[in-house]
Amino acid sequence: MDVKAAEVLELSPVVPVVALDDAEQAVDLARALVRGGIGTIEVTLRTPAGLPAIERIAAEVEDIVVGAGTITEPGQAARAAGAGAGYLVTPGGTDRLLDDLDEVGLPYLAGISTVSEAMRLAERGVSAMKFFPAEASGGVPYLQSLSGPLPGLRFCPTGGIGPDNARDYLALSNVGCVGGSWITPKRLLAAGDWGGVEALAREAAALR
Ligand SMILES: O=C(O)C(=O)C[C@H](O)[C@H](O)COP(=O)(O)O
Repeated sequence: MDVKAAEVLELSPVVPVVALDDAEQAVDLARALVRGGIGTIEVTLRTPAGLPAIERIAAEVEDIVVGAGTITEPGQAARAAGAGAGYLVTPGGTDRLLDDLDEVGLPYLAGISTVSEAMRLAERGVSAMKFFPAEASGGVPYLQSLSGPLPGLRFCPTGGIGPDNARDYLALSNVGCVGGSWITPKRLLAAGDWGGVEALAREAAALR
């Protein structure tokens, strides 16, 4: 499935973020999310299982767009694209990294946590971005403050978001989706509890 950058924000109200230890779990996990009504998953490159997990999901699971997360260095974007990622996510952006993302050509959500970082991305023609780490950087009031001076920008906040505060973010006019690891907790992954993941996905899908 092909997506454009701004469309990444529309894939799902909640983007599950996962660091997998075992790529063998990727397909079962993605299918559980789909059954729960979630149309995307961000598999981070924090673990060696990340790239092979992306490859497996892209090849074997329909109805889900798999993104590659924690892109922090030039070169990773091309490898994620080669594995079949539909979009890329970074926690922040240096000029070198952003140039690399532009070269690869996949839609991306680059992380910002200051007004100037958001403006620098906007200067590059990017209007959809990630706000990270959301809670630690000022949370809902901070994002709300950005909507006045930067009305053309939309955000996917992640970091410290869960079932208790996701709705507050999703209610903001400049928020398209929220990201977080709460839908795929380590204890459910360790137990292979796909029914548990499906239930959390269903609750998350109903948040908006
Ligand atoms: O490294 C990246 O590119 C990321 O995507 C960061 C993650 O979105 C957050 O680390 C999720 O934060 P929690 O939901 O608080 O666990």
